[in-house]
Amino acid sequence: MAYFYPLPSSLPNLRFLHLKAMQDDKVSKVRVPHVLTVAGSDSGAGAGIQADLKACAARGVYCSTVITAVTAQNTVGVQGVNIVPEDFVAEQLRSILSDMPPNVVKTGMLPSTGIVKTLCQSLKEFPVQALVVDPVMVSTSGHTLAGPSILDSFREELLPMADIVTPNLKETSALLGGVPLETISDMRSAAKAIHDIGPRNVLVKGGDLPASLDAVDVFYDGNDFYEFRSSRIMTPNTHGTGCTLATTVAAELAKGSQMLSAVKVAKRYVEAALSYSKNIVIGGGRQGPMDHLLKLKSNVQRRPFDPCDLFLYAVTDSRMNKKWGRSIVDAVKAAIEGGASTIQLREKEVETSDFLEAAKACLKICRVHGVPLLINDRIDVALASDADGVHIGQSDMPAHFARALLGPEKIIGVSCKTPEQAQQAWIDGADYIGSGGVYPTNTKENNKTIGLDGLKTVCLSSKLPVVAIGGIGMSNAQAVMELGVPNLKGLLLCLLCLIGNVY
Ligand SMILES: Cc1ncc(COP(=O)(O)OP(=O)(O)O)c(N)n1
Ligand SMILES: Cc1nc(C(=O)O)sc1CCOP(=O)(O)O
Ligand SMILES: [Mg+2]
Repeated sequence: MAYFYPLPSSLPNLRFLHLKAMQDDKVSKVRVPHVLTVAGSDSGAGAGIQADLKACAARGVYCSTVITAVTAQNTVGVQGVNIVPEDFVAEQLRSILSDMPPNVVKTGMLPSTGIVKTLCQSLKEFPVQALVVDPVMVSTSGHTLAGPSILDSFREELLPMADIVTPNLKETSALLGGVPLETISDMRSAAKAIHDIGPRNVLVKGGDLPASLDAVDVFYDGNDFYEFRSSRIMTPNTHGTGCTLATTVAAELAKGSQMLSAVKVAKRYVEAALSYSKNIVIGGGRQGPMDHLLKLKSNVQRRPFDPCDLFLYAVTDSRMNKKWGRSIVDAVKAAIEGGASTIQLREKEVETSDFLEAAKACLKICRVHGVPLLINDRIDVALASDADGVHIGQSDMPAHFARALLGPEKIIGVSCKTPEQAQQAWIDGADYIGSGGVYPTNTKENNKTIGLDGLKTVCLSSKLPVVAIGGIGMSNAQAVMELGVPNLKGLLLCLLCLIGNVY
């Protein structure tokens, strides 16, 4: 069984590196990522300005608002729309843009051509880092929120300024003069045609695609297409998903993410919120709102995946557990005392029922200390124990199936030795990569050593955070961290093996 030395004595270099990284990060003022939403108010608070405020709050981003219309609506539908006069929209824009410049502007309901023109004028005067356009036209209950007269100003003025536009199928069809959209291939052609109008990126949302079982969105960046698939969550509480998706993309961009990762994170957040709110009951109508602030619920105890958790990643080892006569639980306690920031249970030889019991016991300890607990290989054990996620290799279950089974909130790590594997891990919805063996190891048979060069190549080929693995100990930890690639976030230590092999 695994035995972990407390870190201060056994791994002083790692402590030093950690402290140094914290000092380097020290800043005297905190920059607050800020999204300005230019949209309509929804009295039912499922969509519009109210959804945008909640989505930004949930994502940790400041949100200011310019209100373009006040709607009377609820879970039954839209009872009335009152458009804010164009010059007062201009005044709200000036108030915000001149004094508290946002990183990103996101647009929702823009109910008149005059308002679209006013907005474009303001953005020329006060440029922002990114513009996210959700071309809202019709409410899900079928009420027109911006009529066809708006289309020319969208095409001629707003879309050419946009960094991303996120139409649903009806909006996509309207923007392209009524083309029918029935297949994913139609969505790809439409994304390309909208891209030709001028926005840098297009996300065509396929939630309404009739024949498909999964929800598929098509993303096009002018060069490549990406398909985002998610299983359909059966719930009437879908009001506001479009606003929330676009606002979350804006929030992630405001935090500094690249466009593709922002879209990916936004999709996962909406999926998680939908899944948490599938059974809530608000109102008597057909379509209820979703619960954006799911993270505040008491039953959601795990904090979201933070790449910094990879810093000191400790793995248990079943052979060593046997040799040292200590339980997995004791090993995990010692690892946490020693400073481990993630624990992986890698128990290749225990019975399933023993593995599950150990996972449940370790999870209690990990939760108390706020340390994520991951299960190696065994998605069944991760699900049954409600662990925080899994680590899977190239010969384990493919990561996209693991994601489908575990849902959007769990952590998934994938072992990658090549840029191609790293690319696939990203597409499949992984949260991090384990890359190695950096050095030769005795812990895994027939394992190819990729060296520091191989590790660097994998890191540079991916947007995902990476933890280095394989033969890492006191003597070489510093050399690995000094590779100097920003997404190399930590080291994996199989400490007992090091005791046997190195110390
Ligand atoms: C963080 C991390 N990286 C890589 C591995 C190895 O996983 P895999 O390739 O599936 O090999 P096994 O560990 O299952 O033998 C890992 N466990 N953790
Ligand atoms: C489990 C495992 N996977 C590897 C990979 O290269 O994917 S290396 C490895 C062994 C890690 O243990 P140690 O730190 O004792 O070498
Ligand atoms: Mg495995």
